[in-house]
Amino acid sequence: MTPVAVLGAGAWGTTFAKVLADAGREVRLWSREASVAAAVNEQHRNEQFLPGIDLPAGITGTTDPAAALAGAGIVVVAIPSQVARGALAPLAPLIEPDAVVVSLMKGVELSTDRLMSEVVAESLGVPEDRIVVVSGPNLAKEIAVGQPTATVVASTNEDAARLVATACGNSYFRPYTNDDVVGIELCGAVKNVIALAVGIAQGMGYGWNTAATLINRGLVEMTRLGVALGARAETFAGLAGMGDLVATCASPLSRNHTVGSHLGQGLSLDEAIAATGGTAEGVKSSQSVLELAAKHGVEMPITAGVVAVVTGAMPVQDLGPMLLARPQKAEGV
Ligand SMILES: NC(=O)c1ccc[n+]([C@@H]2O[C@H](COP(=O)([O-])OP(=O)(O)OC[C@H]3O[C@@H](n4cnc5c(N)ncnc54)[C@H](O)[C@@H]3O)[C@@H](O)[C@H]2O)c1
Ligand SMILES: O=P(O)(O)OC[C@H](O)CO
Repeated sequence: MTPVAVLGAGAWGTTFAKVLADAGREVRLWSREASVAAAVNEQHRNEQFLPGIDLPAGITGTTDPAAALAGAGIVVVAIPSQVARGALAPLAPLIEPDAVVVSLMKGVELSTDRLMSEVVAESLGVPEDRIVVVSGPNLAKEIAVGQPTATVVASTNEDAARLVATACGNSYFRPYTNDDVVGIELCGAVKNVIALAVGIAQGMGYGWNTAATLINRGLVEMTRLGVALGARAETFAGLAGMGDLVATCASPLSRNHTVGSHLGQGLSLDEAIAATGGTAEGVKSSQSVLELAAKHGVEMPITAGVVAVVTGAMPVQDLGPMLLARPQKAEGV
């Protein structure tokens, strides 16, 4: 078995490295922070991004991308979506010619509206049939302590999806394969936007009826966008869609939910992001999701409301009244 390279040693990159190591793989974890790489090697810890977790000895930290990527048959990318293109492009010559590249990222690139599989393919020069995406109800802090969960491993190439599913499946992490890459990626990106909306509502003091309404109508709008982009409607009812909506919209561990909650309590966006820490992808991806929707003539009122709030175009108190003032209609996609 070849080693696996994980690019990005944040909360999820480090946790996924642990998942792979616990599945029996040798893992090289590339970090841009020398202190993180040293701590992984010397203390088997990453206190900066994943505090309190002991990492398996099978994970080696490095700041040298060539050392991470040499001989790696699987390359996993866990870098925030908006900086992924710039971070990956210089690494293109270092990727092994037959390596499968896995995106763990849940966002849509601003200004291009590209999905992360497209960003990875373009920046690394890797063809679509060697790209895999992983998305599901996967809160890093729960998985890092071995709590059971499932995920979806998606690729247009079934062999590539199986390769990655075999590499990461272990006693607490169960992968299901899928060939609907666009659908799985949209699930991951849009659920973060809906989690912001639910966080806002809960920060304002609203209860579970409001949350359930936003989660369900969020599912409707993410499905509507997905179908317009060629995804299958049933994908959105699966683990990466409904499953991850539940995890992200209900758990205080979600950074997107937490940022929303701070906004609902009256913090400014900068204050909310600073108080949360880590990467809340929905803040920026809400804008690219809305642009994608506009290009395809798809109505996404919750996303539009979140964009209005995070761009400062609408006070947070107006989000609920705006959504409820919309004309009545029949239920359905
Ligand atoms: N944390 C989770 O529970 C979780 C679960 C599933 C998916 N994701 C997704 O995984 C991705 C990464 O999230 P995370 O939780 O690991 O974020 P994080 O904020 O914990 O860590 C981000 C990592 O990216 C690195 N980074 C930032 N800018 C960089 C740059 N320009 N070049 C190279 N490296 C850079 C940081 O050093 C850090 O290692 C996001 O798209 C997120 O939506 C996160
Ligand atoms: O912390 P969040 O909001 O980025 O969510 C983490 C994962 O995506 C949940 O599946």
